[in-house]
Amino acid sequence: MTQHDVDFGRIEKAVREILYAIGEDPDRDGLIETPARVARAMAEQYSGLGQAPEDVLNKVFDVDHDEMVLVRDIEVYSNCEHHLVPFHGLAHVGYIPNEKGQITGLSKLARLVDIFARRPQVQERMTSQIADSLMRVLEPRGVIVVVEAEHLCMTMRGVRKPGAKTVTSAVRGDFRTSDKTRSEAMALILAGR
Ligand SMILES: Nc1nc2c(ncn2[C@@H]2O[C@H](COP(=O)(O)OP(=O)(O)OP(=O)(O)O)[C@@H](O)[C@H]2O)c(=O)[nH]1
Ligand SMILES: [Zn+2]
Repeated sequence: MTQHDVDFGRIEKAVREILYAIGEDPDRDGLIETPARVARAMAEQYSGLGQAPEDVLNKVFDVDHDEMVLVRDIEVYSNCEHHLVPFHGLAHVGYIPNEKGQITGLSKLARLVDIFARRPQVQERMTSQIADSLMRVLEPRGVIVVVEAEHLCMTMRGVRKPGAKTVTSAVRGDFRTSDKTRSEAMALILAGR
């Protein structure tokens, strides 16, 4: 599904229904354009459904570097698939290039995070999907992905525990087999906090 495949009319109709259902008047001044706005916002928030990792990891450079590359503190905004309420936080993505020194552009790691964040998600699956797609496309010696996020479904409603952070990690290849490599990455992720 690409952004163009999002059925805006259908979202608009559904949002009108929800507004009726909660006892609002969708035709009052302040709400009249809301269904269309929500449709546009949803098309953006769920645009990752129309994208594949290969779309962004397409440019691979051969560089003489076969040691760890880590981009940390990538802002991530997603929506939990249980409530369609946002969760947001930071993603840290690292990998060790293969012996051919194949690396990707740094911004591509952040774009990859967005592809999986802009879908109805659970944090655990998002974390593994980022790691697995990087392994598949870049064929590195290893990947580490750590995501720390606050779920609004746990803070503004439900159990109401503001500040609670959920931390998930996915380690593949060398990061899984070598404690030393994993510790080095974790130290870099935590450095300066
Ligand atoms: N594992 C996991 N759980 C999540 C994630 N996002 C939200 N949840 C949880 O999904 C669960 C859904 O639980 P349910 O009991 O079906 O829904 P609920 O009655 O709204 O639950 P409460 O949030 O406890 O009020 C809750 O415990 C949420 O905290 C996520 O990314 N990963
Ligand atoms: Zn939720």
